[in-house]
Amino acid sequence: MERIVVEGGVPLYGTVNISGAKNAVLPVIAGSLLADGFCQLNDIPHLADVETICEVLGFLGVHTNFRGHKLEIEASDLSQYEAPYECVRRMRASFLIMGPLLARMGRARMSLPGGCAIGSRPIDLHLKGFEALGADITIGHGYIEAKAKRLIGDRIYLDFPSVGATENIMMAATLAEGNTIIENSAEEPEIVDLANFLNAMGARIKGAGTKIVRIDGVDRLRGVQHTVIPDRVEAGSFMVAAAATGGNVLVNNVIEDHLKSVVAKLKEAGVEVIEESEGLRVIGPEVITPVDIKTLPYPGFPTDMQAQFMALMARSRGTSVITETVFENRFMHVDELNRMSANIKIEGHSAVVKGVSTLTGADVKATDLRAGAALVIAGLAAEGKTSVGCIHHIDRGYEDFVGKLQGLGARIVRVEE
Ligand SMILES: CC(=O)N[C@H]1[C@@H](OP(=O)(O)OP(=O)(O)OC[C@H]2O[C@@H](n3ccc(=O)[nH]c3=O)[C@H](O)[C@@H]2O)O[C@H](CO)[C@@H](O)[C@@H]1O
Ligand SMILES: C=C(OP(=O)(O)O)C(=O)O
Repeated sequence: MERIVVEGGVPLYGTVNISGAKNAVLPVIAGSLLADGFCQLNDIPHLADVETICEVLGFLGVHTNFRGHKLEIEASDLSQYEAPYECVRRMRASFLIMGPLLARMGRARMSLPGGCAIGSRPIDLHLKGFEALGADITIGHGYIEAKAKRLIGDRIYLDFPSVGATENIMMAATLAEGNTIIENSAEEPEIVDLANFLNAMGARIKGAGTKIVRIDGVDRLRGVQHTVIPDRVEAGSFMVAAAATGGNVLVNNVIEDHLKSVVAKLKEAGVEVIEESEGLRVIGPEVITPVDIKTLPYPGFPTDMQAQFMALMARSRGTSVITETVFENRFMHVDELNRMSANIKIEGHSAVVKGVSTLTGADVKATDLRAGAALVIAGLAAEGKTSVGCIHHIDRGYEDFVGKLQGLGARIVRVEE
């Protein structure tokens, strides 16, 4: 087991390159199962989650070849329709293969994903969509099985704009007979990226990135090349790290439009964010102004940036209120930040953060992916040494996090426990 050890108090300086987006890559890899042919995906980050989904593809008889940042997938030989518990337990996004399998094989059997550290995370909306498309769903012994000779397009209203449900239903509907309309769909940029990939394969999807997505079913999809979008959460995490340490960092390879809410909140906190030709330059202030934050579906402030912002607010001059509306239990990092002398109290769905002048290094534990990033950021800004455990969570979603921070001058290493 490894830990990340940070010696705090060094402002970050330099340039960091942002990798392809985890949350775009995973659905795109799932979507490649729809192709009766070979796909080449570019800018694929080396993440534990990418390895996991490639393993899942292996179980299905699909051949993958990951070299450099290129991933080749040959799904012509797709032969299995079942994903075992072991895969889905390790990564919820494995469930995204359900729609493609159902559409292509007429059958899919998956383990129920269960809860995780950030909440119960049901999949009822995915299933509601598959049922509307004519799938026969049975649940038992911890597994869900869906069957349909051929899916038939329908109108589906999502009670909440779920990212995963929008993606799963959109993928299933590409090969359905007739038209599907998803109402109240999620508008995240990763959904647009997935739709662009599927449309290049021959799908007919309109409206991705808006509240209504329309899909005209086609008979088959072909393999294509696709380059995934940059990771807006990784970019946001480095921006917050630069701000928290009072540094000056150019964050390269970003789509500024995807970062509007994060940039707006950084500016409110007194952080300078300057658009440059290669990316966004972030200059941390001497004094961090407290700002209130409420997480919302895109284009609102992302829940995946909530923990990192809390680490920034922990040292602000005043009190900020951070409200989590997307996940029911995404405050596991609060106790860990308090171990570093932060002063944060949870009141219902909000965390009241009273800024302190100094955070102090401590032994802490990453409880989930973004909690882990937040603790590293707090460690970078703290006095003394912070040692972060359970860093397998961080490896799920940040490519070479430690190496990139070292490149910005941070005193940070991975060590064996
Ligand atoms: C791999 C990936 O892209 N993960 C992202 C995706 O997760 P994911 O796709 O799981 O997130 P959703 O948008 O589906 O979940 C949002 C909310 O909807 C609820 N819900 C969801 C589905 C459902 O069938 N029923 C239901 O009630 C969830 O419990 C949660 O409270 O979007 C989240 C919200 O932006 C991000 O935090 C994750 O990083
Ligand atoms: C919650 C996240 O991811 P996942 O949906 O893969 O758990 C995340 O990226 O912060």
